[in-house]
Amino acid sequence: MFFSLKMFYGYVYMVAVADTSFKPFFFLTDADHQPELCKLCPLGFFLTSNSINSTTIEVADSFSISKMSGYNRQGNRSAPAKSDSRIEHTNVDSGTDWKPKAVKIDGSLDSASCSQNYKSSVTGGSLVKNVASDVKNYNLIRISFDDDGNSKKVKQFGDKIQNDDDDSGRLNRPVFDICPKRLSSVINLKAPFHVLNKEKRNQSKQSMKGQNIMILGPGMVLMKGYISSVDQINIVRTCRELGISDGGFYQPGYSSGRKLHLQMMCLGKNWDPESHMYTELRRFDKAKPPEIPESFHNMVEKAIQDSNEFIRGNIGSSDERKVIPFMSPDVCIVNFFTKTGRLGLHQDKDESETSLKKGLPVVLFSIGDSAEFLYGETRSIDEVDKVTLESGDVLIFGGKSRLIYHGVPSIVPDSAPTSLMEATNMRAGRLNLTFKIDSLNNLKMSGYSREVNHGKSDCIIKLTNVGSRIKWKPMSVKIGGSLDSASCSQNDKGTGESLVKDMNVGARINWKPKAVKIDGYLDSASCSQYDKSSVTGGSPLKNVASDVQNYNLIPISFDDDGNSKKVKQFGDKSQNDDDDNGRLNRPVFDICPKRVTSVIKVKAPLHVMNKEKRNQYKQSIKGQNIIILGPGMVLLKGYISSVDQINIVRTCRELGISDGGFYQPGYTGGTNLHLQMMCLGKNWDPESHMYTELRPFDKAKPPRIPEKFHEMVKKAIQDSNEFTWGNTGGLNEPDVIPSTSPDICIVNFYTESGRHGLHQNTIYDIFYREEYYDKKWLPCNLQRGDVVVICIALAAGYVVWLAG
Ligand SMILES: O=C(O)CCC(=O)C(=O)O
Ligand SMILES: [Fe+2]
Repeated sequence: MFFSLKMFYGYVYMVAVADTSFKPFFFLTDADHQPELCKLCPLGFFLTSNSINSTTIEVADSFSISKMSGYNRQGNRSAPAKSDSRIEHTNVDSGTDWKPKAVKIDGSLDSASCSQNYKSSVTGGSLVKNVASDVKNYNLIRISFDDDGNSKKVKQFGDKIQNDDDDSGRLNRPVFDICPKRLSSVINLKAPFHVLNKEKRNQSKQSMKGQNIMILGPGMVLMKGYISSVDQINIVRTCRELGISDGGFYQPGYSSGRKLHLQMMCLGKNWDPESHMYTELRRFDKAKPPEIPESFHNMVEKAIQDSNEFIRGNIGSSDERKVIPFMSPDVCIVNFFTKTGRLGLHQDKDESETSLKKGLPVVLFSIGDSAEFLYGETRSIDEVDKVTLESGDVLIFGGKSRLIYHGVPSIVPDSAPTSLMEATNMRAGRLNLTFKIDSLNNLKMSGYSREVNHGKSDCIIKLTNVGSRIKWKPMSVKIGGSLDSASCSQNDKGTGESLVKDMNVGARINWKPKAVKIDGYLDSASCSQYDKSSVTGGSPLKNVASDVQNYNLIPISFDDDGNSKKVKQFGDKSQNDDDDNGRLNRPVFDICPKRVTSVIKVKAPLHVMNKEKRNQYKQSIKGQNIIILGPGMVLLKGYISSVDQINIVRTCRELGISDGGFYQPGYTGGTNLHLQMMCLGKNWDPESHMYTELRPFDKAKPPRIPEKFHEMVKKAIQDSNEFTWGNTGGLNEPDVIPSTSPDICIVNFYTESGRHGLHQNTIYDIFYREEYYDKKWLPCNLQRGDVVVICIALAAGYVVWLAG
């Protein structure tokens, strides 16, 4: 079942998913993609199939009757905010949770804006600096590889490492060059429009790098688009040079003789897939694995820190077990997957017992083509979750998730960023770097000194590793223009335990320094307080439905599409043939029907319960996952708390069985929508594509939008904007979503076979942002508790398709 709630206002349209046991897809495209269909139905949406039953929804109607009181906001595009006045702009009403402009310090206080979130704090600078550029240009020989990257064992001459008798007695290894020289006769065709558009959108996501951090489980974090384009290019170049040198890429096999469907090389230490052991030299050619480049070390350490900052920000610092232990890798396994590459479900458990026991994390860098990545608590394919790893993503699993099963069942062909492929000439496929630590005895402990801008515009904390990688200590904290040394934290990195203690480390905008001592040295000043309520809100919905009278329900059957079987009903007020308002009959659609007591509830199997547990965990870190899908389009993952979801369902159920409640709408011509619908605030009529006060077919007046819904919507728009601002540093004001108060809420109920055709919300004078269009569908799972905020002015050119 899938249940969605759509609210429309001036420019904003929101979808909240309150309950689902399937994952519908959400796609974007532009109107041109379906010109025929759009012509048929220019103002509303259309159906993609000849369904018997269907539904519809649409757009905000009138500003004049918008509920503006208590909201007191400006949603006016004509008055775009300046980046430095953004707080005033959106936050004109008092109920907002934008962070304070003024921060009181040491009792006496000043205006210090601590809310600027510099991207560099999340992403770091470009750590890899053309490391490969001065590596000698190898005298490459042509060698062919099949789809799995297997060399065709062409005999090679003229290359040192290809000689039969190289002076170290090493065996031949066919060179696998991930960036082979292109034949000059190959004409590079310009990528088609839709590819370029997609690329543009990806770049826009990339430019907000570090924005998308998802907690996938305890100790498991996915940082979307974390590695900058420049760093990706440099990583590819470095790996290419290392890969064609001694100790470089080869196609490994197991003791059974079975070959892996990838090319591999190890850095730091050699991992031998046959013996499952770490060794200093590679068994088959005695090559010594190259060192892990320093720039890789830096990136891995930064990634672990950033993920912890995020975790702490979202769960508070109370639960240390949820934090990922720090490590500095001594092993990096570099895999190259061609488009047919894959890697079976496995655990990474060949590292030392101490490393495993401490849950020291595995850090994966994905570059090039996307990969489907499976992970789960057992090897059973039914029990795994799936996530797509795209170019620039960093996945970390440590702590309680250190021993998860994981694997790569497939590569998404041609999904790599064109710019990356053009800059590096990388062959089609995916580069994956797996960092981990085997032995804790030989850590590189010296020579590090770093500066990390933890990113508040006026609260820049420089961290210096005092030589040993053990003690991190902020050297200076700049506040409101004046600056001093203030020590805010100490990290015992060496223990592999808690790292970032009480630092102002937030990747997100809502971090605010609780107290920062400025004069002189200072200890224990917590800069890390996170006002979670500003992101997540409390639970605004307080049993709104509890005092709604208990309706006297009558049983009525519905088929899979939620079509009532038109059973004649008696005994219910709104079911009478002649109700005193002359309304037509409407079969009651109860989204929470009474269970038949004879049905025995079978306990869910373990893997289902495990999955549920994991979902609950994600849910408990509500508000954690905010994803910018495009300009003016934001997805807040798991935003609605479980309690609120329950209350939304209860409220909608009560409203749905009352006057003006659920019915199965249809278009002129007799097609019905594949869902049950009711309108709150105003009625939207799918036949005329008009908003009306009364519902034409039964003259019912739509119920009011509950005040709690208004509150939640308002909060969701604010939170999405805070996030957008935090990630763009206020630079992309046009992409911020104007806030308005909805006058329409369309509530849809989808059964398992429910679906919703392609449509646009175009009643307004929407101006299209051609530059953002993309003719390619982008899948996006909506899960329970998710909220999508779409700014119609910016993103309504997209056709939105919810299907399931
Ligand atoms: O390529 C990946 O994403 C996973 C690699 C992996 O699991 C490994 O190297 O052990
Ligand atoms: Fe692995």
